[in-house]
Amino acid sequence: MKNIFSHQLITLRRRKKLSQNDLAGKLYVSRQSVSKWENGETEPGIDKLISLAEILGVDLDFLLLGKENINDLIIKISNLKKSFASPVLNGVNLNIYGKDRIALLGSNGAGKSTFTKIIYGELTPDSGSIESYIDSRDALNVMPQDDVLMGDLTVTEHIQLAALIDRVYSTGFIDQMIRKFRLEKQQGTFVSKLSGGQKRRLSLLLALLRESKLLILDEPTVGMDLNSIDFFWRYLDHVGGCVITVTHDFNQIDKYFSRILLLKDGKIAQDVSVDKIHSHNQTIEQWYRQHNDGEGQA
Ligand SMILES: Nc1ncnc2c1ncn2[C@@H]1O[C@H](COP(=O)(O)OP(=O)(O)OP(=O)(O)O)[C@@H](O)[C@H]1O
Repeated sequence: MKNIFSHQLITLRRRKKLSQNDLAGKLYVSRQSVSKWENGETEPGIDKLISLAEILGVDLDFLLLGKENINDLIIKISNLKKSFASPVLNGVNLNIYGKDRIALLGSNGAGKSTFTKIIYGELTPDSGSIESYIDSRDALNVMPQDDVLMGDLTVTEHIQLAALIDRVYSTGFIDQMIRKFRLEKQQGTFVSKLSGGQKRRLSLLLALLRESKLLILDEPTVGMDLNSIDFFWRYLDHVGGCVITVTHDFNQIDKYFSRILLLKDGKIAQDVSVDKIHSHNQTIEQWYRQHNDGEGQA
């Protein structure tokens, strides 16, 4: 157990961007204690292990053994097929776990949006199955590729309406979200008059009003300015549950994801942890170019 735990601790601490000192402070122990755990010299007691799992946002099994807890399986996808004029998905198999941070990559037209739309129920597959172990009505939040917004409401009215539907309405909370997403100046503006990037920020805000077990984001940063993109990825880091993001934003994905899926030729051609890519001294962009030789040809 010791080696796996030490490795997990170092990996998960770095992923959370915590120094040994930061972690020690949160656990009320000395930095030397954390260092000894990471060197495999000593092990924390059970109370500290439980706190560690909480701080690092993982199950105890995952912290100790490096394995996803099968009880944490939220979606099992088997042999999924979908064709339009020609086949798009041609037998996709995938297990999705509650703590996954997935970047779904692939060329234009590879079928990423089709795949996510099937997961959140906007499209039906031709064949195959999706077993969901979460109550998708309450546990699923989606930010689709195209903003689905009501142009004749003001920003505030839109957020109020969505908050009522999501049963999270409170004026304090709505004000706070408007501030966080830097839409104060646009509060009274009709949604149809917002810029593309402002619409994207509003869509993201709406997708994050309530907590979810699964958050699906389809090219969320397209059209955002650099400040908004930075804000977006930082915010995402604090969102709980599983996140699946379709993105081409290679500047950021090294930091925020744990698992990379490559959709190619209608299948999940690659399913690999970010740590594994980094352990080969590759960035995700380099890895992607190596494995997706059809990139740019679609
Ligand atoms: N409703 C539809 N009717 C017909 N064809 C469709 C439909 N939706 C998608 N397609 C086709 O399915 C293929 C996959 O499209 P999809 O949008 O899933 O790809 P994608 O990987 O998300 O692409 P991008 O990176 O460009 O957003 C494309 O060839 C597209 O034209």
